[in-house]
Amino acid sequence: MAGIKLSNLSKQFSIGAETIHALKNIDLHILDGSFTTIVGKSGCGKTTLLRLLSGLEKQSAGEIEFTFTNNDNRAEKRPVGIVFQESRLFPWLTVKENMAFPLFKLKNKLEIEKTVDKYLHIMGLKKFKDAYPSQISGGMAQRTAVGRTLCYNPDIILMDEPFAALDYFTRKNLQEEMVNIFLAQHKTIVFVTHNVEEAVYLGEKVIVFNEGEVVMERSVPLSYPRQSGVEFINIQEEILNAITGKQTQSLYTL
Ligand SMILES: Nc1ncnc2c1ncn2[C@@H]1O[C@H](COP(=O)(O)OP(=O)(O)OP(=O)(O)O)[C@@H](O)[C@H]1O
Repeated sequence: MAGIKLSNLSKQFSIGAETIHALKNIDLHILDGSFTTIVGKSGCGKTTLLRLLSGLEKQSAGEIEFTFTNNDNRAEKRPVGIVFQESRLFPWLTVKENMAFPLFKLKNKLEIEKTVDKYLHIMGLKKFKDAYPSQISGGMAQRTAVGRTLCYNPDIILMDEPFAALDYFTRKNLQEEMVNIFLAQHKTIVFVTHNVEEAVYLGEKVIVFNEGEVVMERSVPLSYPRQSGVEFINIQEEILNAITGKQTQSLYTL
């Protein structure tokens, strides 16, 4: 298990003579075993943050600290696993082989088989375990990608708009599955989305970014599984206002 502490984190990019301040002095504490969603307009720095957390990109300034809990006695630390918007499966491997891929270092074939079997079952993919990525739907491919990350068993799961390209029903279904996985395993999840409803449905805390800065940290004190009721809609509106910078009178007040 692990949490994340960000102190004064900044990232700049240069495009010609222009300097883009993608992230500006971010201070955040993502708690061990928490589900955090990050929302904001296009270009506000969400993906950049995940790329820094996953080590794909180096920060310009500031610190990223992974805080491992004391009772974590795993010999090998696996801080981060990431799921992207596209599934990024290997086309020459089957669903089952794609999911087993992160376990290639393990010697114990039975252990690999057991782990993959468990997540094939959880992700509803048993029937398609021998299919190749070209033979399955976008939703199934994304399930495989989530299953592959879970097989890897990282302390922290980063998800970059993983369901954005899926149809409404498949997205709803996978959102429910993420909640079930979170409730069963209590891994630290950081989930980036454009969709405010998705952010409120999933997150224990919603963090709103605007132009590279954190403009709101909103706890969602609703139990899972969440229904769209008055409080849900009020929180959604509050977040929408923080994103747009507008102050509108809520249609639904408690
Ligand atoms: N490799 C790069 N080189 C130059 N600029 C970059 C690079 N990556 C990101 N940026 C810039 O940093 C800013 C933040 O980009 P980022 O992709 O993090 O935004 P985002 O919130 O994830 O957007 P979206 O929701 O559209 O994916 C943008 O202005 C973008 O143009």
